[in-house]
Amino acid sequence: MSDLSMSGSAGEFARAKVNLALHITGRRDDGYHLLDSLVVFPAIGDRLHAEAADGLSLTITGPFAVGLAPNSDNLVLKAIRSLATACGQPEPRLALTLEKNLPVASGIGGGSADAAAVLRLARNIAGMTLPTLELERLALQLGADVPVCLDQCAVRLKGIGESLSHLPRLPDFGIVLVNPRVAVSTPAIFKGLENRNNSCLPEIPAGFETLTSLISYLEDTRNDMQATAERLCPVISQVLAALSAEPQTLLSRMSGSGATCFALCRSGDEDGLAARIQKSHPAWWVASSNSVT
Ligand SMILES: C[C@](O)(CO)[C@H](O)COP(=O)(O)OP(=O)(O)OC[C@H]1O[C@@H](n2ccc(N)nc2=O)[C@H](O)[C@@H]1O
Ligand SMILES: Nc1ncnc2c1ncn2[C@@H]1O[C@H](COP(=O)(O)OP(=O)(O)OP(=O)(O)O)[C@@H](O)[C@H]1O
Repeated sequence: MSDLSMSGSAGEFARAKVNLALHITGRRDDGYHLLDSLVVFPAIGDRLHAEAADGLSLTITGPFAVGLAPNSDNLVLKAIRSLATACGQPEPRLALTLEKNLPVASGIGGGSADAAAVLRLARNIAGMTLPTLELERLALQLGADVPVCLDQCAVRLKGIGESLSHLPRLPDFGIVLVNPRVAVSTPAIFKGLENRNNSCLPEIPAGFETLTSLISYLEDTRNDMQATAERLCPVISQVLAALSAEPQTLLSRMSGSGATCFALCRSGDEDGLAARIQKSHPAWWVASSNSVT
């Protein structure tokens, strides 16, 4: 079972997930936290490629391949194996290649994006499709961030990640992502939170007509994981200071559980802003995009 369309191969782009706002509004009995978050997907990400082969394999290339084993713990293999089991199919015979461009354990859901990418890619394999609700359930079992990565479009995310609702069309903007190359453990930040019962997001307007209206909305929101992450990983404060010092930055904040932070700017300003941050901090990972879904 490896009929990846007519050509026997297929590819998927696994975009980074950015939490523009992330409020922690409570905790379930099983310990998982309830979130209220605005999530977007810039055109910065990993690339997944699949070729028909004799068996299932995973090769990892790219700048962040080091330190990420291509073994059965990898979310790409976990996702394709869980899908095959759910579909009552044998393991698909695929040579998978993951070009790992996103830093690992960095608050932008790289592993979740990869898992979602392989689930999308499997649509090209006979017998490997599930009804949408079952696919979303399987995605959530792989990780709280996997369901939102399936469609890669701007949404409001609630619950632990299973409740997704579309946002009004967002205005054009540029985004710069900066990671100080320090891995941050998501469970450690959740565990270190001092307050788990914060307000939900302010009411979302019918439309964000201008970038100014989006920024002014976001200014009334927060990332409730940021203070804990800055305490446990102080370099995050340096990243935020560097981003907010740039005159073109309209808003800067941390994404997810960190350490990646972002700056929003006018579309067209993102490459210059990114270049200046990279020049002053050559050791940091910096990426920019003005195409955000
Ligand atoms: C913080 C976010 O990045 C915001 O988008 C996500 O909620 C994290 O999602 P994720 O990395 O896919 O998380 P998972 O791999 O499912 O969970 C890792 C660990 O984080 C904690 N966790 C995760 C999600 C959530 N809503 N509440 C939690 O408390 C749990 O201890 C869990 O064992
Ligand atoms: N394909 C993958 N890419 C990245 N990490 C993976 C992958 N497969 C498994 N992992 C493991 O998942 C853990 C979380 O990695 P990931 O890069 O998804 O974190 P993150 O960006 O902080 O995610 P989130 O924002 O959803 O919390 C890492 O410890 C890593 O070892």
